[in-house]
Amino acid sequence: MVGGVKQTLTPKAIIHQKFGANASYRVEEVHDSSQSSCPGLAIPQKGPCLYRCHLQLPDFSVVSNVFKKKKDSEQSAAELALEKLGIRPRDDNDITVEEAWDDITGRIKYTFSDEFLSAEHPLGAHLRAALQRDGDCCGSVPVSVIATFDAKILSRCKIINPSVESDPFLVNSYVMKAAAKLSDYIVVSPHVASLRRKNPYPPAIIEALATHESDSLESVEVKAVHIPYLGTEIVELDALDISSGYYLDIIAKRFGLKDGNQMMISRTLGKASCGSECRLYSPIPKFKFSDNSSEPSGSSHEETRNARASYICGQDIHGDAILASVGYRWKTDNLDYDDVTVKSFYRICCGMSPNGIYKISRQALLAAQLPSSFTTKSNWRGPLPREILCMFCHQHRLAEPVFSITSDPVKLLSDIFRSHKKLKISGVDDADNENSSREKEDTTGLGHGFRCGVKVLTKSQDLVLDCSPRKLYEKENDALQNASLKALLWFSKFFDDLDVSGEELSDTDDDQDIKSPSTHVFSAPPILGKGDSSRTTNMPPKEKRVQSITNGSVVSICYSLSLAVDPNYSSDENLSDGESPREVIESNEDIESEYSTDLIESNEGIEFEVGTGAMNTHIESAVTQMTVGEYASFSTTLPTAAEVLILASATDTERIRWLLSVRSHLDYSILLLGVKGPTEERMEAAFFKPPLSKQRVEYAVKHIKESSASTLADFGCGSGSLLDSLLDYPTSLHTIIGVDISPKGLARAAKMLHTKLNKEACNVKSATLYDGSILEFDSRLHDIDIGTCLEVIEHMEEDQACECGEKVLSLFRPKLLIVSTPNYEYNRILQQSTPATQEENHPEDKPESQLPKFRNHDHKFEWTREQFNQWASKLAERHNYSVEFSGVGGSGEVDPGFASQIAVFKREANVVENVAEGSMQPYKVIWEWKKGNGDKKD
Ligand SMILES: C[S@@+](CC[C@H](N)C(=O)[O-])C[C@H]1O[C@@H](n2cnc3c(N)ncnc32)[C@H](O)[C@@H]1O
Ligand SMILES: [Mg+2]
Repeated sequence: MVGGVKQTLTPKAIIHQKFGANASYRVEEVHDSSQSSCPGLAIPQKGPCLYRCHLQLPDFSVVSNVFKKKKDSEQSAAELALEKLGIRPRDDNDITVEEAWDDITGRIKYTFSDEFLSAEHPLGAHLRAALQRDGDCCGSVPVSVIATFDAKILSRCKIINPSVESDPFLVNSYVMKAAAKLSDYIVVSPHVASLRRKNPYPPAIIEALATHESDSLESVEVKAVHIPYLGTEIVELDALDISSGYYLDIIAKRFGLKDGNQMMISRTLGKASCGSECRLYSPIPKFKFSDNSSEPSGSSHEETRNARASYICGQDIHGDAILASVGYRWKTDNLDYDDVTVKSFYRICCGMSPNGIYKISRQALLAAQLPSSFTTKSNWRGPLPREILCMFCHQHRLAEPVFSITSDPVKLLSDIFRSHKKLKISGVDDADNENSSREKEDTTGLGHGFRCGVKVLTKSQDLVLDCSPRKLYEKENDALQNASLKALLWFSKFFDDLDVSGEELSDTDDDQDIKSPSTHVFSAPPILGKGDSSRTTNMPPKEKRVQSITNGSVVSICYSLSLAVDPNYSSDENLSDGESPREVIESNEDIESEYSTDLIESNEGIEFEVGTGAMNTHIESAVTQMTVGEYASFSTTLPTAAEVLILASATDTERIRWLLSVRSHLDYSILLLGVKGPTEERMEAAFFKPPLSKQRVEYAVKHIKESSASTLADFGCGSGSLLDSLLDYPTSLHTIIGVDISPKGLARAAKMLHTKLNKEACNVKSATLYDGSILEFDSRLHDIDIGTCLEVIEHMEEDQACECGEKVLSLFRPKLLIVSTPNYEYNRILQQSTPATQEENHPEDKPESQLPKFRNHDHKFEWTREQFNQWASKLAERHNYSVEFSGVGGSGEVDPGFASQIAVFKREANVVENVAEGSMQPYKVIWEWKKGNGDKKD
């Protein structure tokens, strides 16, 4: 299980509190050879790295166990140290309500102590500033300051009542209530919401402070943003002169209030663009003084609620609000401040939605969007879904998502199936495939893989969402990321975003996968833009061409988006009732002469995967029709949601608002820089069930089973997928050999064989893996019964492939040789975006020049049926073999034939000349196994 509910200090944090820099951690890497390698393997192996942590404290040291993650080893060491010290980490949840009240009272008392007045804590700076306040206010500290800046008080209030999370007034009222118990010491002014020390500070302390005093500020103007509570009024830029007194008093004056005691301060809203803390300031609503204010604010004051401000901070805010970045930091009395602009406000708004969290990180606000599917880790750009979901929950004050991963029961056969698949995916042939996030097809009924569910709960443990996709994934991480993405897509529908079109969400699959209580704990955010719903999205005004770039390809583009006013924007459909086209034309002409287009967003190179919805639909559909190097431009009208995004990306808010008001449109310019085709393995898996790779292996296995062969050599065995499958069936084979030039592939093959041969009873008496090229002859492989060479020749240069054929048939002279290679003619089917049957396919629709040439970037050539037949027939003839043609994937009867073409060569002569034993042995034994002896080489 990942994620948790309890908010506690970690062991490391406690150690830090106690020892600070006197605790030193040293993490060492531990290589666990027993776990990783395979005995006898002659290739140096790097096993999974584990970590052990040494923690040195002033009086003793501890050493942790080994862990997969560094940080786990550190936490474990800290935990051991705490145990030694006899400290049990105190859990906030262990504290009783009564203790919480006592803590609050104690802390308030301490805050007003002589000692604290010189504290380096930001609250200390407030206390000192309060002593400089004018008149009545001198020495009084606004309650909200204590409620906001003493994090411990806030955490204690949460114990008393968890709803303080969303209701900051409640914290204020608790602080006042606790302070009221200190009547000998503190004066509580309930109607002005401030606290003050009853007895003045000793003069000596005040004098000492003089040296502490802040530098006097010259007039300092800070930009802030005014957010009216009335949704009809726009969010505007404001300015604060923070040089003339206590900053809360200054902000209060913007609201026409007497002083800062009547101000509320929100939690921090991230660090905007400026780096310092950004918060919302708003007046304490009048009703809070008249209410019995220990009750949470109810719905009775809905009319004064500031929906936009409440939305971005997740707390109830009433009346107008100011978003500003002003405050004290540790160790200084100087104010820390930064400008906050309207753009910052919209950026914060954007960052509230799953789509926004994703986009913000990409700086591609309008162009990129949260993809609607997670295919492979290597194709995914930006933070991974799980990360985004955690950020989203944090943003919305929800508990950390709780993941539960189950792996389906391991049956023998499914185990085999899985190990086979795993090897295939990570085949040396294409390293990219390691991250393939293919769903596990369950057609075999074997049902093995990982399933992940995720629950999102509120901090008070109410269920918001229970998402438990039924799909199985081969990898745990894929299951996790897919579940996270599904949850994010569900949340997305609450946001007026450009992302996720409705279709994906109404998918019946998802309906069954996702449960959410009917009384939604999660509701739609307020309308942030103007909300003119008559603006709809138009398709790029271009004739529709056929998609030439396949789903799964990763394209890289350079683009720019501009806001422009179209002088011909008078087509009647775009006019609302009562407006005359003429007026519009006139006003547009005006604009034309004065203004050019405004660049909103541009990117010199951005990559995305086609078919996952990672880019806004206009860009994606245009790009998939382009060829590399081609430039395209088109315009679209503005979807409503785009307004917020545009305001979040453009600096000149006023001008942008004006442009938006005069029916502007978006101009897109796109240059297609490059395309990387989807990987062969993914393509094959998408089109064929079982995947083509599995069909090839099955084809060979069938032939081998039917023969009465006792020796087999797999030329170019890679990770050993064929040898692996062979061991699942009883065969007459007693000697199996694998040859390859890739150490990575051979090492994988060795591990697989090691596990399998030592586990299962089979006829095999000896297994050997050689590091060697099949372009070289090794006499130990002479006159074997069967040779296989699956998907190997196309990885050599064409002339080498011919040479290889000659070598194998003339020197190795197997009785039977099975060779498979891609059928080039079939590529146009594979390269379509969606699988189709051969009959339905109309490849002539496509400009062939735009298709990736081969199925895999490592292929040096791919042959048509004709080329393959020629090569194989001539070869067979020269060496006295017969040859038959076949294939897998699709049909041999219909054009363009099988997806993978196969030639089966049979040696005509029964007896072959002997090659002197030991005469030519260039191959290096990498790993060897003999029945009874186990793995021999060491
Ligand atoms: C696409 S993989 C096929 C692996 C395996 N036959 C299968 O079907 O899963 C191609 C393999 O051929 C190997 N190969 C390429 N040239 C070779 C050569 N000259 N001698 C031996 N192996 C070679 C590569 O290292 C790689 O493992
Ligand atoms: Mg290949």
